[in-house]
Amino acid sequence: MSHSPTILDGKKIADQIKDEISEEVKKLVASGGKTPHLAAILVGDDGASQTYVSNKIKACKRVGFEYTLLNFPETISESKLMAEIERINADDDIDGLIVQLPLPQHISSAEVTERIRPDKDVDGFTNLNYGKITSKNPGLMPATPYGILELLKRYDIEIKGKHCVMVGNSRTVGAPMSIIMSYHEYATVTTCHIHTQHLEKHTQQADILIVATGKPGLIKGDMVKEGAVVVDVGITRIDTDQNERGYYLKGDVEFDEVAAKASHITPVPGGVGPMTIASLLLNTLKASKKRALKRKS
Ligand SMILES: Nc1nc(=O)c2c([nH]1)NC[C@@H]1CN(c3ccc(C(=O)N[C@@H](CCC(=O)O)C(=O)O)cc3)C=[N+]21
Ligand SMILES: [Mg+2]
Repeated sequence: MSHSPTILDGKKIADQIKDEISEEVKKLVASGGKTPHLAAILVGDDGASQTYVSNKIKACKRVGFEYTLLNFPETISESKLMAEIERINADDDIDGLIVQLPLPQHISSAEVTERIRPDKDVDGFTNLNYGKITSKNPGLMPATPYGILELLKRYDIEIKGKHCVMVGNSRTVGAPMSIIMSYHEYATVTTCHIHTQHLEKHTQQADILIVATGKPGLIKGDMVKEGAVVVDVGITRIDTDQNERGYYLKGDVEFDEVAAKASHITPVPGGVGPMTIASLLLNTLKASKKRALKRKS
């Protein structure tokens, strides 16, 4: 039986969060506080990465943050990039630093990420913040998982005791999301990945299905249980000559088929992407306030 699901409107919720942050920044600055300042490093000229970073910069403008965008050529050496990170680490005005991934082949993303000062690591990608996910006092939480959780919470979706199936096991999304859903939210979690056998047997059991594989259209209607909550993290550009841009965006979920069964579903675009950016802003605000307190003491 076909019905209309509730659309989990990430764009709308992210806009609400930005309004809240904007208010807080105004109060902060009015009371003599420091304006939060985010720095973003982009290496190369990949179109999708440029779009994501420019969306992050737009979001900073919208909430009244300061921002610094550093765009280096594809050919930058790892040591030069490391030196730039050290410089930003030491810059007392900058509260948050992100290095947009992926990086070119000749640069180690793991080592570059690890060079960021953990208290400025607003992506939550360093080993320290990653480890602190399972702490009573978490550090900066990874932006995409944190954004997904906030989206589910703002739609009052019950997580405790539910079966959450995570498809994807990346360091940036799938792995930390699985941990957060079990450790903090008390879901029963199954993590599926590239070596999982009979994927559909697992996805069909999900009360909450979160998909982050980068394989467009992987999840079909018959792989989803009636009434499931479906979160699509995938965002792939598919070439087309049907529009000006020359591409359209497709998620990891075959939207129409799955929407016919789901109780709630995120769209692509307008779902998880904007929530990732909202989380990045929340982390930057948190990092900024913490650094301000440290300066005083
Ligand atoms: N250090 C780092 N941190 C990240 O957070 C990070 C990263 N590297 N590398 C790539 C992924 C991907 N990501 C997105 C951010 C915004 C949108 C976004 O704004 N999406 C819009 C549409 C964008 C479009 O038009 O292409 C939407 O879904 O509505 C999408 C994806 C952040 N990531
Ligand atoms: Mg300043």
